[in-house]
Formats: sequence, C-alpha cells, structure tokens
Amino acid sequence: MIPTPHIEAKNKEEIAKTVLMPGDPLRAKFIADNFLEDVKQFNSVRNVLGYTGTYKGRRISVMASGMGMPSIGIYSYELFKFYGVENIIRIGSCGAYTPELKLYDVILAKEAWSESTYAKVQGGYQRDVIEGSPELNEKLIKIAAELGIPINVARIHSSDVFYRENFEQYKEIRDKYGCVAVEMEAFALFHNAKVLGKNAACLLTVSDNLATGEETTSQERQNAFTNMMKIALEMAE
Ligand SMILES: O=P(O)(O)O[C@H]1O[C@H](CO)[C@@H](O)[C@H]1O
Ligand SMILES: O=c1cc[nH]c(=O)[nH]1
Repeated sequence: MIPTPHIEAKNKEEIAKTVLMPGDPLRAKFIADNFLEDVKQFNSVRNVLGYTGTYKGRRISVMASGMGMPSIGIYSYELFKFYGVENIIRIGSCGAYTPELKLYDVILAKEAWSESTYAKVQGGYQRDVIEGSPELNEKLIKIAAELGIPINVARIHSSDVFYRENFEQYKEIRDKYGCVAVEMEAFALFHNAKVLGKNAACLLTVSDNLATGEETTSQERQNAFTNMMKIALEMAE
C-alpha cells in the first residue's frame, strides 16, 4: 500500500531500514542539511519532511513525526508496515520532572509510562508501561559511552497533554510512577513497534525543567540538540 496517505515515497528503497524521528520537521531538515551526505528528500506531504542520506558512508533516514501520539502513531505505523523500516529512533525534546536534570542533558527512555488510551485502542494493550527495544538501547548506550556523551537511562512519561490546568500534577506522576521527564510520543511508538515485530527507541534532550522553570528557545529545540543527534546517527547501517 505505497504511497500511503501520509508518505509519498513510491518505493521502499527510498527509505533506509533505520529512521531517526524528531517531532519537528525542521529538526529533521537540520539533520539532513548538517549531518547527511547524498541526501534525497522522500516526503513533504503535510510538510512532515523526510530525507534519506549517508552518515560516515552508512545509510540512514530522518523523518518528522509531528507532535503527539496520534501523529507518531500514523507515521511510525506506515514506515514499519508499508515501507519495511525495521528501527525507529525517536529524537525528541522533553520537560524534566526533577531539578537534578539540567537543560541539554540526554535521556534514553528505557520505558514509557502513559495514561493514554493509544495502545489499548490500537491493539487491546492493557498496561500503562511499554519498553523500548533492549537491543537498540544496548547499542545506543554503547555509542554514547564511545562518544563520551553522558546519558540518563530512565522511565519517562508520554503525555497527551502539554498544558495541564493542574501544573503541579507532574509531581504525582514523577513520584508515583517513577518518570523523570515528559514528552508526547514514545508510548505510541513503542507500542507500534511491539505489535508489528519491529524495534523502537527514544532519545530525549531536556528542553525545559518543570521543577526549576528553566527553558530553551524554540530555535534551540530545532537546531541545538546535537549530542542526541550524534548518538542516534551512529545507528546508520
Ligand atoms: O521536540 P519533539 O520531538 O517534538 O518532542 C516534544 O516536543 C513537543 C512539544 O513541544 C512534543 O512533540 C514533545 O514530545
Ligand atoms: O512534551 C513536552 C516536551 C517538552 N517539554 C514539556 O514540558 N513537555
């Protein structure tokens, strides 16, 4: 079923087996412009930009997911199911729930906790925690160590809501469920990988801290989280 309603690539070969997936289409473009060689754009439908190129001579794709679980649910499903993609590594921004995490710190989401109904509705999954791929995580941890980039391996919160009326609720989610930071896509990505027999991981960079009030600009979130990008790019094959 390709092209799909949301991805215009006409054959599978246009997309590599491993896809890096930021929420922001312009973060995808930044990576293609600054890190990849021999780049070909394979998607511009809805401005959700997708590119394939080489990194240090090895092939890799980068495509945006948009924001939220419904959006990454669509793109990751189409890539896994119809384009033969095997590995998706989300590279996102997140809000830290603890003062110990500093802006620009990198987190590897070992598992995602969520109150979202995404996994239940999509495939009848009843639990509220889903793990990322242990194999991908092991590789990412090794790469980070080789690059000398510290990473925090932890459980994160995948939320459907960016602006909560009760801001202080994050403390309960942190303390009760053990989540160190919040983002909005990993739970759905991990679920799609599981039901389709594929692999998914999620690297995050701290863009703001709910405990201290520190925050980065939209420009930094788009272009400056390069440590996370460099770790993920080493997954090129
Ligand atoms: O920076 P990205 O990858 O979009 O990730 C985070 O940023 C967005 C909210 O600002 C949500 O998509 C959240 O998950
Ligand atoms: O989902 C997100 C991403 C960054 N910062 C937040 O507070 N939430």
